[in-house]
Amino acid sequence: MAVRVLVTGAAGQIGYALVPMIARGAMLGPNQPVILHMLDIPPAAGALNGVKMELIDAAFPLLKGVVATTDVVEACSGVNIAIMVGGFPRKEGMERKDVMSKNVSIYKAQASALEQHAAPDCKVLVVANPANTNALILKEFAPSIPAKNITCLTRLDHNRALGQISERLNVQVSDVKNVIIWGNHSSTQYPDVNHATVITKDGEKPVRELIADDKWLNGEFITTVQQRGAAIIKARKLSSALSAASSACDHIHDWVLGTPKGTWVSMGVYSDGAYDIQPGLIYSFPVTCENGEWSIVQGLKIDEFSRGKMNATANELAEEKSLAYSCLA
Ligand SMILES: NC(=O)c1ccc[n+]([C@@H]2O[C@H](COP(=O)([O-])OP(=O)(O)OC[C@H]3O[C@@H](n4cnc5c(N)ncnc54)[C@H](O)[C@@H]3O)[C@@H](O)[C@H]2O)c1
Ligand SMILES: O=C(O)C[C@H](O)C(=O)O
Repeated sequence: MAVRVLVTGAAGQIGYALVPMIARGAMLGPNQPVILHMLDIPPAAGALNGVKMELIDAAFPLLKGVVATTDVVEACSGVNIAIMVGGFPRKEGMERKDVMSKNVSIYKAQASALEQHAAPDCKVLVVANPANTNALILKEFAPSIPAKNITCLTRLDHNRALGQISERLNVQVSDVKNVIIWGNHSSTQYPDVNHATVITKDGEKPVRELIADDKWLNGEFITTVQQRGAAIIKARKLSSALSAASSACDHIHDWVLGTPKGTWVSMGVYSDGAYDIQPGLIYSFPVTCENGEWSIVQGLKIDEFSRGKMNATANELAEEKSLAYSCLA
């Protein structure tokens, strides 16, 4: 049976990169038919229809239908997966929370449409910034959607961290695993390599041992990953799109189909107090996925340096939460 996948903001630049990936099977596998639901706002209706025309023209064998609409109820009806990209991107010189007032109100409004019209077990991924706080607002205004079904994208940061390690060691990115992004999809996020390894011909080796440069790992590596979104905006004059779309596919792919044995990924999920992170935030944790459910990797040793950084990004999320509520008041 076809899976119905909603992409909001589908006429935008991430949407344009993402919908063909979904239609080709990159998200749900090469044997899973899909029906795409694409939502955008009325001024973008013409462009949205153009994306629909291109999807038809591409003759994707897995694509069993396309709904292109500016009606949020029609867009949300019966969807099994919702990828929430709709909103405004930041421009050069802005922090992601600077788009807060414009974007959180969208998430409050769309929460009830999802709650009332999506399939009851719908899995939600929020991409639009500030991603963690938009996801939290969506969760709070859709109380009947189980909290475990609402997540935000930090897989892009996770993949960026893998990419930086692979470049530095000159190894295949697919041989690097188990980095962690803790916290907010913002410049306070903490990319942690303390448990990361590389598969070598002599077995799995710790990244710290192979790189043997703690100054780089505790300094430039962290700031490069934290600032990568800003670096892309500076270079492209537009925010990341192909890497964001590809990482969104990775996020849903692994959530639905599972993570490989011995490997974890980073997802922004509702905190249950794990690692002493206050409940009530959408915070990025290391997770494994099985049978369509994620679970936080437990019991990792946290040193003092990591603790400070994990708390700092949690504090920023708590501040964003109050700011979001003041924007909605
Ligand atoms: N979490 C991440 O890793 C990550 C990565 C890249 C970008 N982003 C964020 O994703 C969002 C989209 O980025 P983009 O580059 O595609 O932006 P874009 O401006 O190209 O596209 C956004 C689309 O959303 C639409 N939109 C606006 N309000 C809407 C609403 N109420 N309902 C439905 N659609 C609506 C716009 O018309 C536009 O077509 C931004 O907030 C950006 O900052 C997040
Ligand atoms: O940085 C941005 O504003 C876009 C996105 O969140 C990114 O990380 O590339």
